[in-house]
Amino acid sequence: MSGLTSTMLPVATGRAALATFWRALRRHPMFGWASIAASLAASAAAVVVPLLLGRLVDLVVAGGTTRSLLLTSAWILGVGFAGAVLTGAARWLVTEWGMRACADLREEVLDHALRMDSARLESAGSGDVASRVTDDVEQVTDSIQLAAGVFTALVTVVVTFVGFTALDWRIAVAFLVVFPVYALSLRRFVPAAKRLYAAERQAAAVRTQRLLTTFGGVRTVHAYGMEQRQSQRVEQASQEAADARLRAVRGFLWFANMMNYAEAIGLTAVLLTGFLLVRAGDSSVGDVTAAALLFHRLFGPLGMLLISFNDIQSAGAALARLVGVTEVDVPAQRTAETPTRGPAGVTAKSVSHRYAAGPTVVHDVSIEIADGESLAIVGASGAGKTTFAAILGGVFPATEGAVWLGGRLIDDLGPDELRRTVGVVTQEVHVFAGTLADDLRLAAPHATDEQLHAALRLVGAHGWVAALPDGLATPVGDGEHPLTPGQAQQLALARIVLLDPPIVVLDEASAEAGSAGAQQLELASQAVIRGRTAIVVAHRLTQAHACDRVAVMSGGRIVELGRPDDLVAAGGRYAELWAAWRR
Ligand SMILES: Nc1ncnc2c1ncn2[C@@H]1O[C@H](COP(=O)(O)OP(=O)(O)OP(=O)(O)O)[C@@H](O)[C@H]1O
Repeated sequence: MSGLTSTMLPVATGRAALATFWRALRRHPMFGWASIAASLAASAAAVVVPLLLGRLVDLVVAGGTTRSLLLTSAWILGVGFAGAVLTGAARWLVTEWGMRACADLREEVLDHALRMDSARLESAGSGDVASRVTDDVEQVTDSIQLAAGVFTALVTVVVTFVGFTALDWRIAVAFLVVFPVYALSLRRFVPAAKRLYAAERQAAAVRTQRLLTTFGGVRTVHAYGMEQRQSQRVEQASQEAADARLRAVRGFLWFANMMNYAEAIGLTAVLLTGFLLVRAGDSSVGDVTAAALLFHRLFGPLGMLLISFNDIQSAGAALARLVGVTEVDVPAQRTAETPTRGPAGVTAKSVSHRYAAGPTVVHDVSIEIADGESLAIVGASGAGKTTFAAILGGVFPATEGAVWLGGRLIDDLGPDELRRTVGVVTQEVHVFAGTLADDLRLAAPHATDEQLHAALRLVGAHGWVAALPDGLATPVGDGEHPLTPGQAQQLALARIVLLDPPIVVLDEASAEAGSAGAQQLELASQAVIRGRTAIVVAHRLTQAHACDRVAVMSGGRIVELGRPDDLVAAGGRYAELWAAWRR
């Protein structure tokens, strides 16, 4: 577990998490003020009803007139009804207030996660990120209803205490005996609960992480017969998550028990004091009845406040994990529009790369690719082609060296500008859930259907798209109309056409399909490359041969570089590959 947690995303401190949530709440001041006003009015009504009931008791004891009894009863009914309506309104307003703040926070976190450096995301593990933007968001959102209850309960407790004091300060003092019991229980419970809930959420995140890595790598798991080992690992993580949950539940049950003791002690103290006051003639039976009813009324909100500590702690842990995502540095969002076209050469100087603590896989590579030139990268598996191409495409930064795109240092380009400057098709193309048109419009949200058709035509996909049941409106992605890997590649290429960047990096865009499909894809990539600066990781040498220059990589270095025909004539490594290919 320690190995997994060491690279996980940060978790915000309680203070930072609260400050962030408070900022989100303050963005909705109207809801804030309306919530406070409605809660105050509802709590006042809740206090007035027991006071009126006490008055009714005194009237009965004193043998009041029928008219006065009926009038008081009517007041009780009226205030009770108004209190119910106001309580409903207060709950609704506070929930709405919290939900809006929560939605803002969720958007902020998602936006942050999406802008996060892909290397950072990768090292954190997709499970950690996924559990934060799903489980944790859900937990915080679910707790809003509860937090709304807590807020109204808090107001009720304060207003009721004022009512108590107005009734008889001696009964109010008697009521105070509950607080030492509450305080002692909370002092023991709060720090323990914080630890227990944080451990519970962490264990759940590790379990999600293990499940995701197992399913994500299911082919590898089958290939190496690792099913049993993986299932043991998942089982172990599940057991740890269940144990952590049980420890948290046990801690809570102890606390709930303490609350019951406090209630019993408090009610006994109020009734005993009331009895002594009535016997001494210092108070009326009605006042003591009102005090006992108030106290009884108070138990609901007070118990809710204290018992909610349990869920609030748990939601607090989730909130801290959410806010933690926003603490990771991400490139600032660029708003200024910058022209996409301009001189679009690519320069790499002394680029070296290693993954985490692994060996160096790209060694001190320098190259200049002219504006509009196409460069193919070829070489044996593991030579570093994908890594070098990804660095040129800005997918992740090199550990050493520098890359310029169109004369500008890649680190100086914001994410939007980077994506407008260079389009990358990696080996793992993804079909997003939605219609085919939605999938294409990810690259160009305002593209017309005609533009989408033109892009599909350019990459040779118009035929099969026209044959789909609903054409562009056909739902694709998980569980929808299935696409072959070759069709998914074509969609990725069409997205590049729509994005229309001056530089493209295509990593084995033609390697996914069978030979007829591969030829089709090769034509598609050639169409995409035309008129742009292109870096193509090519396994099919015909694709490499169609480029202006070829770089042969071996052991993380460029060992040959030149025009394809010149390299063939030189009789080196590329010539051997070319001869073998043509055989
Ligand atoms: N995410 C990663 N984490 C750790 N090591 C990696 C990662 N990706 C690649 N490597 C390693 O870096 C080296 C270069 O890999 P790379 O994929 O760049 O080579 P390649 O020439 O593109 O190979 P192929 O043609 O098989 O894709 C290999 O030893 C590979 O195992």
